[in-house]
Amino acid sequence: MCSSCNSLDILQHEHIWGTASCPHVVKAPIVIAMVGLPARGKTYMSKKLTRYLNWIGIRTRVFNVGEYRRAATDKYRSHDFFRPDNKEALEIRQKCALMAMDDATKFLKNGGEVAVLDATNTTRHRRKLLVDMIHRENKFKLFFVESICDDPEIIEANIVEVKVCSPDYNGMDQTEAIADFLQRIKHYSETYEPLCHEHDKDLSFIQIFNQGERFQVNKLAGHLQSRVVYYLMNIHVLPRTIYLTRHGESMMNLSGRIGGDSDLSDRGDEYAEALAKYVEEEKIPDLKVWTSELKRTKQTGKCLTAPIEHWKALNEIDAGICEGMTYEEIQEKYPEEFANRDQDKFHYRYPSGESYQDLVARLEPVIMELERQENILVICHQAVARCLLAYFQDKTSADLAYLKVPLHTVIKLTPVAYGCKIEFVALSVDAVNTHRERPQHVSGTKNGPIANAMFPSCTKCSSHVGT
Ligand SMILES: O=P(O)(O)OC[C@H]1O[C@@](CO)(OP(=O)(O)O)[C@@H](O)[C@@H]1O
Repeated sequence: MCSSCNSLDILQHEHIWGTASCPHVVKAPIVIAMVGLPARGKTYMSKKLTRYLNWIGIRTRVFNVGEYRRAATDKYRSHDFFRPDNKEALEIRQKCALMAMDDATKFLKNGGEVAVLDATNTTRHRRKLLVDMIHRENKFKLFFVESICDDPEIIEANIVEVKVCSPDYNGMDQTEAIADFLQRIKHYSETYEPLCHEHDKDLSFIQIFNQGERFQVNKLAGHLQSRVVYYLMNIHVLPRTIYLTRHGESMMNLSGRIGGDSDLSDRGDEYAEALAKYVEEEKIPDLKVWTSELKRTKQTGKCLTAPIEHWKALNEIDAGICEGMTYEEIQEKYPEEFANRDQDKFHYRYPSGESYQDLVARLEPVIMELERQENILVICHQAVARCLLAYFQDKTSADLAYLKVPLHTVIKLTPVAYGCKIEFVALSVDAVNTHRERPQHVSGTKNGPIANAMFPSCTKCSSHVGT
């Protein structure tokens, strides 16, 4: 039954979690407006939240006012541009904020569901403009996310990590850039009016203190806002690594059969040993291991010494009536099903089984818990690993189902700046290739989240740059 509309024809539903794209729900697009002084992690949160919402199937896009400013003028290279008495600059900044709001509005009127306005929005005057334009004029819901941080170490780390490599300081000496940025923060502080109950009791907002030390939430309006709050309360910025691997080669992998619950092959056993050796060499502090409830992942973890938990949610995609068959047998016995899957692999649901879209919904609690964890090794399956990788790599739904996740390879994911560094470490144990290529006639980018094409990438970390 659909949790939003109680409809019984859940199989006809295109949505995940019965949220915004449920055909039985009146869509109320949302603008999430960031609030806070520079270097408080607003861009980090905007990007991460956007990646998460797109991954769960909600069309979300970031509108970064800093990008509009950079396109409008190059006078910002001195902190003087941000002085509260610089009238000319104030006008430019106001114009840029309006342009971003305007584009966000267009996006929401054209099928977008959530627009994230990544800007400082530090004055009541600016926030009133948002309320008038976004809420009163366009009837969109408005939710403020304020990041408040007074820990100088966190602020400095943020400046060094992301601000110095911002296009604002291209070619500038690092010490000079840091000094200028601190002055910029000072100018913003002079007029900063944090959200407060006295003035803002009618607004919906969350305030995040010192990167998650404490939270204050006001007037949550709706399911999506509570999911956003839940997500923001679960993420952390501590350094850590997520290790992702498929189980060792299984007997069914050897015979080209999908699904099932078979044992490892001899080479799969060898991989279990190689994996334990690799983990030992990595010397990972407080490592935890998660596997699925299927034999092949449990057997792959058998030589590890770290504590192991088994998650049913990590089990492989349920291939329904096709379980235990080879792709050739499926093509022969169910040619129409086979062709339908090739046509739209992400949405295709095996009769009596699951689709990749279902799998994303099943894995959502795993992602939430992964966000809470520190060093962790996840031993899972081809389809499951694709879904998890798509989350960390911000892949479209159409590309997700074709991501390459070879057997006997550890994928190392390390958060950097606004993104995630990814390394594929192939441990030298041979295995069959279980990857089926995307058919030539199917294109690769439909249906997925909308890329933030206007944001250039940082040359150091290949993530997008912020305000
Ligand atoms: O979605 P496709 O590309 O079929 O890949 C998923 C398939 O991968 C397999 C192997 O072919 O995973 P696994 O190795 O975990 O058993 C199948 O069980 C599963 O159905």
